[in-house]
Parts: sequence; structure tokens; C-alpha cells
Amino acid sequence: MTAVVPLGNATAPAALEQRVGVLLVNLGTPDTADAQGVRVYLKEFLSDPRVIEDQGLVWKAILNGIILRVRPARKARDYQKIWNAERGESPLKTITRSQAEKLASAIADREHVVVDWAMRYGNPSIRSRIDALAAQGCDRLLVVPLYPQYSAATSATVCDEVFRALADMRAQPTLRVSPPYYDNPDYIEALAVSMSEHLAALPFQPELIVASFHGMPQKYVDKGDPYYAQCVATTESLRKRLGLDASRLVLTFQSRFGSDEWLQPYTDKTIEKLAKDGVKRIVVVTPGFSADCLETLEEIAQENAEIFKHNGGEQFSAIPCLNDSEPGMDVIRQLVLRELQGWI
Ligand SMILES: C=CC1=C(C)c2cc3[nH]c(cc4nc(cc5[nH]c(cc1n2)c(C)c5CCC(=O)O)C(CCC(=O)O)=C4C)c(C)c3C=C
Ligand SMILES: [Fe+2]
Ligand SMILES: [Fe+2]
Repeated sequence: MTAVVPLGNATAPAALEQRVGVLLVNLGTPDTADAQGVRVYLKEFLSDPRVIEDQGLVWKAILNGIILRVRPARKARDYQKIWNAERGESPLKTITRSQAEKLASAIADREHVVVDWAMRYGNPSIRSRIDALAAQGCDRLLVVPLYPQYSAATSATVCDEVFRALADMRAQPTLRVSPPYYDNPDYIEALAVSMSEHLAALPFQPELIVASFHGMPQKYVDKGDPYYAQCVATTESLRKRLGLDASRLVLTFQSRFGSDEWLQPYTDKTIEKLAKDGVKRIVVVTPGFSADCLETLEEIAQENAEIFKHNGGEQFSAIPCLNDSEPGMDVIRQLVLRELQGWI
């Protein structure tokens, strides 16, 4: 994309207009909702030492010999239940693209800013979008990992991949990375507004609300990952803002994977116990996900709803993530404008 201008008898590349790139990044998702698509995605995901820290021979044998043979077909069926058939992609991709498009419109008055989006695993890859931004003249880059709470398994691995892409570039863009926003007042307010609106529109009032975050192995937190503390901080800010105590806004962790102990209390076990103890009406909110995905649309809204009702619960509702809603976009826009200070 380098423009060429005459220079005497010779030619030389013209300097491109200098731009600032903003790259929104979420976790990733399979390209297709079949076993092969899920296998490719899971292989890349579960081979990342930020996700499975012990990548030794035993893990490789389990991954290749069991997980990648058994899990893809089962997970493909789950993806099919939530797939965006119209666009032929997962909801996580549709929503992340829309967040990028809406952010671009919201900051269109800021000249020289180009907004793009990428997935840490799968497509569009971080490398391909950094190349595209550089080709458009972006010599400065703000990377925005779309995780309110930091963890090495999510935010840090985005940086690892960005650094790997930059390592292969001669003309590297100057880099900024946005910080986690777990206790940012705009984020807490957006969650509170979206929860209140959802509750007001329900035909029932819940006895309590479950705040379910994606889990991780307990040993990662023991080694110093701040994820758990940030999930607790978000939940405490929400309790304060909504006037709910710990028994009315209950913190849990979902998506256990493998045989290690994960962060507790587990969402599915908590929901089962609540139903068995006679609770009839609950609502679940998932503040750790900036976009609806398999974990919220299938695991919470379908699987956990089923667990609740199977054990005697009657009314269950899952609150959508902030997604590309107005309050959700306010959070992203304010985060981006704050981190672009001095650049635009
Ligand atoms: C929001 C934060 C997330 C953390 C922290 C996280 C840690 C983590 N995840 C796994 C294993 C899996 N996660 C899977 C899906 C998935 N995970 C997140 C987010 C976090 N993960 C999202 C948004 C999604 C959904 C992606 C989509 O396509 O919709 C999966 C794949 C599904 C499955 O096979 O169950 C796995 C596997 C580990 C091991 C981990 C902590 C180290
Ligand atoms: Fe995950
Ligand atoms: Fe899950």
C-alpha cells in the first residue's frame, strides 16, 4: 500500500499520513460450528502456555490423544445452538465486529484514528489486523483487550501475540495497551443500568442474583494472578451500587475444565444447591464477559437454566452482556478516549 512519488529521476516511498490504530481484541472462537472447526480452535487455544501453563508431554498426550478427539464434536453441537446462521459465525465475532464499527462511528470526529478488531485465537488474527493497520499508515497502536478483569490467560496472552507480531516488523508502531477496567465507575454504572432495566422488564422478581465469572485453576491465582481479586472487586462495587448484600448478589465461577481445582464457588453447583434449598426465582449476570458467547448463551442461559429447573427452580433469566448496547459502547468509548490522551 506504499504510495510512490517521483523524486528527481528516482522514485522513493512517500510518507503515509500518520494515523493511530485502535485494535479491539477478544478471546476467539471457531471459524465453523463443526468438529473440525472446533478442533482447530481448541488446539490453538489449549496449546497456549498462558492458558494451560504446564505444556509438558503428559498434557500434550492428553490434548492430542483425548481432548481433541472427544471434545470438538460435543462442543460443535453447543456452538450450533447459538451460531449466527445469517452471518455464518459465532456471536462473539458478530458482537466484537459491531463494537468496533460502533466505536469507529462514535469517535469519527477524531481525525486519523482507525478502529479494527481481532481474535486472540482463530480469525481475524491479531497479526493480520496489525499488518492491515500498519498498511493504512498507523504508526501508533492502542490494543484494547476486551476483558474487564485482567488475567494472564486472557489479557497477557493478547500482549504476547501483539509482541510476536511486532517482533517481525521493521517499522514497528509505538504501542499502548489499555488496562483492565474491573472497578471503573463507567463500567459498574453500565452493568447496574443494564441489570436494573432487565429486572424491570421481567415478569417475575428474583429472590437473588448470581454474578457468574469465567473460572480458572485456583493454582494460577495462588501463583499471583490478580483475576480473582478483580472479580471480587467488581462484585463488591456492584453490590454497593445496587444496595445488595452478598446473599442477594452471589459471586460464582463457571466453566470448570480439567481435573484441577478451579476458583470456587462453582456456578453450576451453586445453582443446583439454590434450587434444592427451595429458591424458585433467580437471575444470572455475567460481568466478566464484554460480549455474549458460548459461555453465556449456552452454558449459562441454557445449561444452568436447565440445572436450576431440573432441581426444583421455576423462573430463570440470564442478563445479556453489555455487548454493543449504548451503555456497553459508552464503557469502551470512554476507555479508548482515556487511553488515547496525548495521541489525538
Ligand atoms: C472472560 C475471561 C476468561 C477467562 C479468565 C478464561 C480462562 C480460561 N478458559 C479456559 C478454557 C476454555 N474457555 C473456553 C471458552 C471461552 N473462554 C472465554 C473467556 C475466558 N476464559 C470465552 C469468552 C470463551 C467463549 C468463546 C466462544 O467461542 O464463544 C473454552 C472453549 C469452549 C470449551 O471447549 O469449553 C475452553 C476450553 C481455561 C483453561 C482458562 C484458564 C486458564
Ligand atoms: Fe475460557
Ligand atoms: Fe464453558
